[in-house]
Amino acid sequence: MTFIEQFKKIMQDAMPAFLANPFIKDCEAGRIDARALYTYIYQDNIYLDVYLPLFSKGLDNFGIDSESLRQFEGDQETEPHLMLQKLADEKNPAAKATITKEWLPATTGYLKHIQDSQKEGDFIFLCSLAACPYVYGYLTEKMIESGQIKKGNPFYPWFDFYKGTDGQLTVDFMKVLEEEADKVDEEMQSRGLTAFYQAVQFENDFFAQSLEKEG
Ligand SMILES: Cc1ncc(C[n+]2csc(CCO)c2C)c(N)n1
Repeated sequence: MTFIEQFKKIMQDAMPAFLANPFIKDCEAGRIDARALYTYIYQDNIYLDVYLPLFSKGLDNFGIDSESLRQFEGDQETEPHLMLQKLADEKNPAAKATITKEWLPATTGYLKHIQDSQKEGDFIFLCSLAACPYVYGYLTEKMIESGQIKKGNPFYPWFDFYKGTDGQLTVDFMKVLEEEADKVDEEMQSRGLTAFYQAVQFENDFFAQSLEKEG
């Protein structure tokens, strides 16, 4: 298996956990939990404020220059957030006032994981950054392909926005990962896969935490 095939395998193995995630199950059922959506958007803005500059740095380390990257940095995911916000606004705008303004555990944990990976070196750092585009591209593509998310589902536009691991950014990213994996030893490759695996788990926890009520 190539290095990237091993990424794919990790994601395939994680799919049942994503599909059992209450946030994803709500999407599948077309159920709109306004508070969960406002919480997700709020936490995602915190996450992106830290993630996007790191992402940019991680790609710069390997000379990956991508137009879609600059676009992502520019708009901070405004479009998909607006899609979810519209659903929440239509359902129950009052829920917005009830969300927590704290940094939730998966937000903090995920960002710490990426920062710790950065300290381990450029290759491990890149592997930890890869889950963000890969998980969203893969999960949304598979759920549309399988009919779990159909046209007419209120979340369809959000899934459609992200679907595909074949976008230029992800393609460039994976190509560099494959090339760099060839230059490091087996131990480093295995640490890279672990860093990716852990980031994938954080992606799942990140969705789930939006529905968890405050302690
Ligand atoms: C927790 C979390 N994970 C992934 C994304 C999706 N996303 C954010 S930036 C980007 C492109 C570069 O990776 C993508 C696909 C998100 N919004 N929030």
